Amino acid sequence: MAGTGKFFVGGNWKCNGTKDSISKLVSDLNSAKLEADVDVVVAPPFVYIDQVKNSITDRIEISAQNSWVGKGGAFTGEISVEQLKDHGVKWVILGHSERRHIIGEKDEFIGKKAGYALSEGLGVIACIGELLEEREAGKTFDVCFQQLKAFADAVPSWDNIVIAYEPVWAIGTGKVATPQQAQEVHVAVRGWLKNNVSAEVASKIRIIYGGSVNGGNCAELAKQEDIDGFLVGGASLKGPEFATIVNSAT
Ligand SMILES: O=C(COP(=O)(O)O)NO
Repeated sequence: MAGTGKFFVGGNWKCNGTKDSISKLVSDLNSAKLEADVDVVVAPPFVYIDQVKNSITDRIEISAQNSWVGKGGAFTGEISVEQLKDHGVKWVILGHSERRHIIGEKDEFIGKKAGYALSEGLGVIACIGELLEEREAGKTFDVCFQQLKAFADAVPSWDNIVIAYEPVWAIGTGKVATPQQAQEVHVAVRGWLKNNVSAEVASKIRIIYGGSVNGGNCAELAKQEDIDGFLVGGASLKGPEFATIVNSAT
């Protein structure tokens, strides 16, 4: 574990849940004992943010899974940063691979979204990661650095950013990166930040791993010097398992 800040674990609930299932999940999270030195956020679908915000322990902050690139207005279907803040949201996940490769969001657009969210006071969980074919072609670092640069070109500062390295081939597949694979990329990301932003940002920023993290593999990943936490998908829908993952990140 590097970085000088707290550790950080996010639960990305994606497009999952019902009022009843989320009520049970929140109840399980409220009764879980969570390590004090881990920042914990959960990212419900937009329509359940109020339900979660009004029922979850204040030990856990709320993240959105996306936000609009600027002020609200005639942008059908979008949710603005101002509206998220109005509902007590503190973080937003941006650049998730599902929005890059399913929705088609491009690096520059994602960077601008991050710049606007940060300028309006939200924290940003900035997602990067390569496709399997990019890894097999030896382009992992090139892809991640290109995605990092798009954030760097648009953000006002790095103070309220957590970087999530999520290899696309590990997301939702059960094929978790090995601790060595993840550590290698985290070191490269921290090195890129040192060379292109500052040594201070590189040492302080949390770089978290996502992609098939579960209660069985989190401990080995957490031992890696440059893995500062996790961004968890499927396993975050199970309260006790998510708590196990949170408590491994110390
Ligand atoms: O997309 C992910 C990871 O999902 P899984 O844990 O289900 O692989 N985090 O944002």
